[in-house]
Amino acid sequence: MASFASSTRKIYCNKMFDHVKDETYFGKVKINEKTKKNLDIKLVTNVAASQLPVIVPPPDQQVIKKEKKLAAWTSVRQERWEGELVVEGELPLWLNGTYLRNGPGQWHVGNYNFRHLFDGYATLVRLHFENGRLIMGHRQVESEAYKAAKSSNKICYREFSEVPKPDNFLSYIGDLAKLLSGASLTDNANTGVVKLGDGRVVCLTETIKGSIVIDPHTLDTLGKFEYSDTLGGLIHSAHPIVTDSEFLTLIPDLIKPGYVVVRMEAGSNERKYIGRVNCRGGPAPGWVHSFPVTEHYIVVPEMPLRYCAQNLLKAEPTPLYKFEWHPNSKGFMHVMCKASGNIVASVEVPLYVTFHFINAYEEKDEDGRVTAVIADCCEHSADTTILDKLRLDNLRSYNGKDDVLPDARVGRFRIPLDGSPYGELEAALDPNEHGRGMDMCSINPVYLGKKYRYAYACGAKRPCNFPNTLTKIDLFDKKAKIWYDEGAVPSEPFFVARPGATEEDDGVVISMISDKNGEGYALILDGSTFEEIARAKFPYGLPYGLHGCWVPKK
Ligand SMILES: CC(=O)/C=C/C=C(C)/C=C/C1=C(C)CCCC1(C)C
Ligand SMILES: CC(/C=C/C=O)=C\C=C\C=O
Ligand SMILES: [Fe+2]
Repeated sequence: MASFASSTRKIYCNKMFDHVKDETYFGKVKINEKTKKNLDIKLVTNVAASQLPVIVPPPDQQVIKKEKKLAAWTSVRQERWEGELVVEGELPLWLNGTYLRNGPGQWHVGNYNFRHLFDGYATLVRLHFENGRLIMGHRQVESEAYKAAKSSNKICYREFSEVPKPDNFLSYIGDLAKLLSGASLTDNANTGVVKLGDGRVVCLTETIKGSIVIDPHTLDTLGKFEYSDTLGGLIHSAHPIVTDSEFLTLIPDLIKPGYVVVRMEAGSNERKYIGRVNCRGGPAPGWVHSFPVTEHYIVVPEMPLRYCAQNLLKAEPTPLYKFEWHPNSKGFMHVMCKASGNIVASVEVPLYVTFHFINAYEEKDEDGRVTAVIADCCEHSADTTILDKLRLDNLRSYNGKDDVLPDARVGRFRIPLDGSPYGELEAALDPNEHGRGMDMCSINPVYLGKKYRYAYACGAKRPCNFPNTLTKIDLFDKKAKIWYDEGAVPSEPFFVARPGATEEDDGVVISMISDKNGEGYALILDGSTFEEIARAKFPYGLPYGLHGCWVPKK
């Protein structure tokens, strides 16, 4: 394999990576400072992984120790790495571009360990595909929260479940004021990454200030994405709907419970008001981690798992973190016309719990009139315990035997547009098809808002404590195809369509796998057969990541 034009770069390690201590990883080889001086090493990346120099330190200095433990729930071992991977199998030559994946990847500050999966500082991973070759890189997102933690060795902002410890009572009062203004909220953009219509790439989380522009080639943090409007708000959906022409999102209103629906045109930083939904139940809006759209409508979910102002103020995590379960407040689905902002349906639905909507579309009668909106999600059986299952203690202590993952399904809402007060929620296929596990979904983006047949997601092969399969769901035939590697944890299967494809599943599915030996690899499945077509081993296992995006080659 020919090597890339070689260039010398620095790879940084710092004190936060205290499990690395004075050891530094160079490509495949881990060496310590003393050895580095003795051998006068220059760090060269961008060479084929197979051609990386193998430097064997003297026996007394050998520090290579293989951890035979899943890397998914362990902090990333260094700040950054970049290099070419050896590909087993064949990458399609049409697959030219970059898959970026974001997620929490560092769960400690100094000796303090975070408790929840969602707390970790953002780690970006990049898989760059070019003419059958694959370059991998990872790097920490340089948010204010991450930089402050790094320089002061303590948590300085409010994360998903972690709160900075006040030094004294006076600073506690000051902290409350900072919470109300949003100053103490994190900007740790660890949930996802999106490519805007104008080409800018933005890492996101649920706090509005946690919108951070990055360079998809170098993974450099370029700066804050500043919304130039006066709409305000402190939090928004972690999953905006992003197309080549627009960015749609929901801003929950915790004061007058409801949601403001906004649109930002590609090329602009200004969100514009589309409309507002007032909540029908409960003291606060339901958590809107994501929401779906159809061609003409925006669907606003009002989940009985609601934000909770009191929990926001608490220093210690509550069982449901910043949320509360209000079954008596019921669950609702609202449908807003995208063009006018008018609400065309607002129905009560059975109780539900979801992080991720998969897609939605308009159901029509024989005359082409829209009679209902169908909205699909990864639904956790109206059971909030999934949040607790994502505590790091639970994830790390799994014995491989107990079957403790709560049941989940493809929850299909039918929201009638004829003024009926109720909507339906049922499983779109028998959940046993995918082992009653269902989350981290993607679709062919061409089918966004349209009637679609295929969804890709993580499912379960039981017993398990976390989704451990990749599954291709056929919503027409109500069947699932499964990929499984015993003891491994795969991340979100991300569908990339073949340019020029006419079939919905003509493309590839990309995922990153943490295997039971502590190692990791990129996996590429054929979208149609769901069979493996290639894999490429990482230099070491990476932490579990959440959501990604595709940046095609220009
Ligand atoms: C990683 C993921 O999926 C979710 C992350 C959620 C975060 C960081 C939520 C943060 C919040 C605060 C810091 C205070 C306000 C409430 C809330 C949006 C939950
Ligand atoms: C990883 C996850 C749920 C898995 C359970 O089935 C949810 C992630 C939510 C945030 O993006
Ligand atoms: Fe998410």
